[in-house]
Amino acid sequence: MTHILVLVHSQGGNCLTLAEQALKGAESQPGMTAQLKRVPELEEEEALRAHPWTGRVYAERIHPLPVASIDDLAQADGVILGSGTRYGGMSAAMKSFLEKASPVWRTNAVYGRPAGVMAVASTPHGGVEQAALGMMVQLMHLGMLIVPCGYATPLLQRAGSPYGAMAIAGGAAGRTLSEDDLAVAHYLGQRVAEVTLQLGPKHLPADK
Ligand SMILES: Cc1cc2nc3c(=O)[nH]c(=O)nc-3n(C[C@H](O)[C@H](O)[C@H](O)COP(=O)(O)O)c2cc1C
Repeated sequence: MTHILVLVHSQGGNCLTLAEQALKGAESQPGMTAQLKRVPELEEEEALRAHPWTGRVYAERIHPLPVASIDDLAQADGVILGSGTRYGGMSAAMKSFLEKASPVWRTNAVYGRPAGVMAVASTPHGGVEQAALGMMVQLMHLGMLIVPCGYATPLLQRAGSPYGAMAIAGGAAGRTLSEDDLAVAHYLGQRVAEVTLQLGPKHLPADK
């Protein structure tokens, strides 16, 4: 079976909700398996659980997720990354995970494989695009082929972004994800799965 890794860093659950939809979208394609994992946390467990806004969500929904290893990334046929926006970029936890993936870079383990990105910010111009584009750049260093959302479906006129599944939610304003936001994430999962299946099994280039 072909396999997609949905890899998320979420503290308040918004990116996780998008990731759950992307997972369903990927799994909707016959012949595709998918798994949702979180990147290792950089913050202290105790501090994450004690956070006044996000502690409960972290304890109930995020901590129970399996933690991804670099090997999970190496073995994936396709990848979908999701991160909350932190000071106008992806989270340090996501970036740290990707930086530790140098064995994947060295061995070309995901070279030429499809990847999509998701990001959530709490404010409309707070850097959600930069978070998504930053993840894309790192994926390109691994040789991955970016699968964007584009505008092939009218859904993208109402939510998301041509770059990927992006949304505004959380933070002090307490915005929640819309049904359209969820549908875009589902669509992205489906698209990454379709392209991954079209490419067929992995074929690793012998040399970089
Ligand atoms: C340390 C930190 C930095 C943040 N920086 C930004 C930011 O630059 N722009 C923004 O719009 N939101 C920012 N946020 C808000 C989050 O992006 C927002 O709450 C989002 O919903 C987080 O996704 P999550 O619920 O999956 O963790 C920040 C949150 C934290 C904790």
